[in-house]
Amino acid sequence: MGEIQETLVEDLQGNLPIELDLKLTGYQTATTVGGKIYLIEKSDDESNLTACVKILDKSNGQWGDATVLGTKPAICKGHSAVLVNNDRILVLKKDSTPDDCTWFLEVDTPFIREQKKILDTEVVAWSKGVNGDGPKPIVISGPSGVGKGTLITKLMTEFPSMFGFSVSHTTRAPRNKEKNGIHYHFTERMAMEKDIRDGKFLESASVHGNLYGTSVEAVDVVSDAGKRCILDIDVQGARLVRANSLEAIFIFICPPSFEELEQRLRARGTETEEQVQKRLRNARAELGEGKSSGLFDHILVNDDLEKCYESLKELLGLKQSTEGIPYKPSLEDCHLNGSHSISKTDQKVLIRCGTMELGKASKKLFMIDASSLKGGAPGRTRGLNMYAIDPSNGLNGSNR
Ligand SMILES: Nc1ncnc2c1ncn2[C@@H]1O[C@H](COP(=O)(O)OP(=O)(O)OP(=O)(O)O)[C@@H](O)[C@H]1O
Ligand SMILES: Nc1nc2c(ncn2[C@@H]2O[C@H](COP(=O)(O)O)[C@@H](O)[C@H]2O)c(=O)[nH]1
Repeated sequence: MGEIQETLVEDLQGNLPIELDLKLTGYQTATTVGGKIYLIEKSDDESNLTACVKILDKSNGQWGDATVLGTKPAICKGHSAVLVNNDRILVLKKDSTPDDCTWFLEVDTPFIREQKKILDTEVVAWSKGVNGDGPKPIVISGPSGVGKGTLITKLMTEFPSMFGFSVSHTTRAPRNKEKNGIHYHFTERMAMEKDIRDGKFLESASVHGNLYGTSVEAVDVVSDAGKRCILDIDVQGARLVRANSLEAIFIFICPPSFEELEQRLRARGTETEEQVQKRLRNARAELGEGKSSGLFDHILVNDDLEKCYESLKELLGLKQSTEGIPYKPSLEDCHLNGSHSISKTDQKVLIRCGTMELGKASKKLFMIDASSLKGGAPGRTRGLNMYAIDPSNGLNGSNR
């Protein structure tokens, strides 16, 4: 396959200090990053078409084991690979649709360096590329009983096509009317702890004696539906989201008074007296941190429900005439049909795509600008600027 040879020439040229028997086939790419070569190929198991990663240490010629985090792309018809920003490999899938053509294998991003320290092993992570920035998720925090859920329900009822709820996992027991998969993914502690170790969670925390967490999948499901994601999480979770790569708007909801908070929590009638006491104790600490830590972009007091809801809509820019307009990701018509080849200049990747078959030769050119990537593993890589270019304009053909 032409595209793969081209990548190999670019990445392996003159870099091998020892004789290596890579035995590359048409479905493999090898990308050199520092002292290592990352081999990406279709899984050995024919029934499983996901990408498989092998890492070769050039100094000793040894294949190393790595923990592979994130959702792997399905690779069946081949791919190209090229290093971008010196910390991640851009993988372009052959014969793929615009929303599934660009993936990243992170090899030396801040997330990977952090995970290497935690897991004390070689780590790589997959992240799907998303064209454009997408709307920022909204993190809503505040003490138990303050009215977060009530406000979120109102927002989602009024703007059903605009917002989607990130369904958290929890080890707490379901309440009377709560449904698995809708209000929470109710789960066993051991299963959830394993998934956290496997990097499936954006954040997790022990809250009021139970484990709660936002899976990468919970947020991706909402963004993939073209909606803006709302996370209802505690202050510890908000701090963790702030610290990792998910760019979001952070809103803290306060009660008008501690007495009113206690009254709402009791009136809801969902907790035992012991649990109410625990939640109120935790509320004092959360209120202190929420108001003073600088963690939150906005603080709203939920005294009168309707007034607070109006303020929430205002800060989300929903008071204008945007009602009912769903968010549409700005995907260009970037179908990578047939074979393609790639080459790179600075942070721009040029993709030549199409067939040169006699009589029906056609070529399409696409450009990916990787200079302003945002986010990344354990979530999506956003800010990808992929666009079709007119060859007559040369490499600097303008975007839109
Ligand atoms: N502004 C308000 N005035 C009076 N009652 C309110 C107000 N907002 C919400 N409530 C009521 O307070 C109770 C707690 O609200 P809600 O369940 O939304 O809180 P929450 O912050 O989501 O709690 P948790 O963190 O425990 O999930 C509910 O019975 C709700 O109807
Ligand atoms: N850190 C996280 N906190 C979460 C998550 N989902 C919910 N929560 C918070 O837990 C408390 C209690 O919720 P309840 O449903 O048991 O009343 C509340 O403050 C939620 O905001 C999560 O995924 N991560």
